[in-house]
Amino acid sequence: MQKSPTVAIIGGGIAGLVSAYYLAQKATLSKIPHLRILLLERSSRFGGWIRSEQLPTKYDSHIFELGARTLRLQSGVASLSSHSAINTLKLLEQLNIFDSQFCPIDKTAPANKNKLIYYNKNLVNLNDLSFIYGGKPLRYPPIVYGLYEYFSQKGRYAVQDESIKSFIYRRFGDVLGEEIVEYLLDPVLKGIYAGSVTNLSARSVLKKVFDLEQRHGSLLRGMLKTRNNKQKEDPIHNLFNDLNLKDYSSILNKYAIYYLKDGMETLVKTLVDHLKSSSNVELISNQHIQKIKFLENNVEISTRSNEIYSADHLISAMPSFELANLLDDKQHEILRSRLNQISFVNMIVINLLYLKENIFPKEAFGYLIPSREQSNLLGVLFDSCIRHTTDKQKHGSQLTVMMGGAWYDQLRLGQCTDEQLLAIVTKELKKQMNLDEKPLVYSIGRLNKAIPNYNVGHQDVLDDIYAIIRRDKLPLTLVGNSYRGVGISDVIYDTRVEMEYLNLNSTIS
Ligand SMILES: C=Cc1c2[nH]c(c1C)Cc1[nH]c(c(CCC(=O)O)c1C)Cc1[nH]c(c(C)c1CCC(=O)O)Cc1[nH]c(c(C)c1C=C)C2
Repeated sequence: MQKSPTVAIIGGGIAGLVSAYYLAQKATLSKIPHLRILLLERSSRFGGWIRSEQLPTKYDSHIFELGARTLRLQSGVASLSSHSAINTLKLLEQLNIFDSQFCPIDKTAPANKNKLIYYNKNLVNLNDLSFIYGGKPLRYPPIVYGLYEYFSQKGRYAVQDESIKSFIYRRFGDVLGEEIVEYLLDPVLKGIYAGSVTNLSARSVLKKVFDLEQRHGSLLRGMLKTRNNKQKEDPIHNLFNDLNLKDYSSILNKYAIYYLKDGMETLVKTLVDHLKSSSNVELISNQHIQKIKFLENNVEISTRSNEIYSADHLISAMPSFELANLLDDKQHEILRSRLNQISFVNMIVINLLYLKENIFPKEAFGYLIPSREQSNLLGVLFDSCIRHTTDKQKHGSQLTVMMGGAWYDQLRLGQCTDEQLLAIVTKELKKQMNLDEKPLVYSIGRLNKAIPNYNVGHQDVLDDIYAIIRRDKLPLTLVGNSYRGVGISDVIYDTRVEMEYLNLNSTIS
């Protein structure tokens, strides 16, 4: 009997699960129903950093999220394509959890409008840094920064890549640049990558903005010239017929972000249930992979428990550094070294529930702390405000403190005990929010190497990686947040694109 063609997916986080989902769909549509899809996960559970813990009823079943807690409906600084948001909505519909789980946040709600920064003992709205707060922390209205950038001839040259700090200083000069970096980009990039403006790449992180500036000599000029060109800016917008922005216009016009009623892990659990019922997908947990070998006609995956899986194609949905460790050091020396060049930061995520109601100085999404304020925290999320629709009936107030990121080692957070971390948090929350309460319950998550930082040269590293895969004809596809986007919807959409481009016929011939 002929062996079924097999695609192996390594890594059971969201990227691995949606790889299996889209691949199974594609196999059916491409009339390859006998395709075997094997998903191998190291631990006993699926979902990676997406993890939701529902507290007992005595704590009103509040939900603690370890990782992401909201999904965006609008494309933003960090997003890959405007279609990634509606692709996730479609997925929720296909999995039949849209009606029961989708909790949108109105564009006009405080949890969307009020993204704050901690500045000089105050919480200031990021949207009106130079207006409401008496001209501080930004000294001038936005038009001044815009006009300077538009007319400045200085720093108008081609750049392969540079740090975000250097990009802003080049375009806005040292004086205006310093303000924009310290009070806008430093905190905002903490709130996305937990990363530093001196390392993060302008080309990879501010992709659209950097491209516009390089093409038009000025970022504002580029924005004005292309403002009616939205669709042309998005080269892959037509790839999927089922993603029609018009179908979702009522949602997209009204809402900005959303959360899932029972937590983000609902998406993972529903995907797992769906995949378990698919005849051609096998989900195998507790498989600690030790080695990956690319042979002439197949890929061999061996595990610590001496199991050997053979596949025609491999999809790596693990972080880049983990994949690097599994490859043969002699045969794939350069590929390993490039994969290892993608850096990751450690995070500490502390969920806290307080007995007292309305502990927040202002209804908001939360606040970020510029490095200049010298805090041990990166930012604080106001979960009770974010989850207002469902949590308003619940007692108490809930927030999440984020620590670490690019500053994890410098602050020696790895050496702190839980008690020490809690003491730091209590002191900082007292200072920043005037919060003098002890939490009823808390949970401390230590997320090692959780968020990739696309540092200067990231695109060159990716180009090298893709070139090696092509040159050596490796049957390998890379998905996950290590490469092309860190948001959940971007990872899901990017994975769908990769599965669409995967040529199953050549893979299995
Ligand atoms: C303080 C640390 C962090 C906070 N959130 C994250 C970290 C590291 C993680 C994160 N936040 C965003 C993304 C992008 C993906 C996505 O939403 O799809 C990730 C991985 C989104 C985001 N959060 C904030 C901003 C300005 C953005 C970008 C939105 C856009 O692209 O339009 C603000 C923000 N993040 C945190 C806080 C406390 C905060 C604001 C006050 C926490």
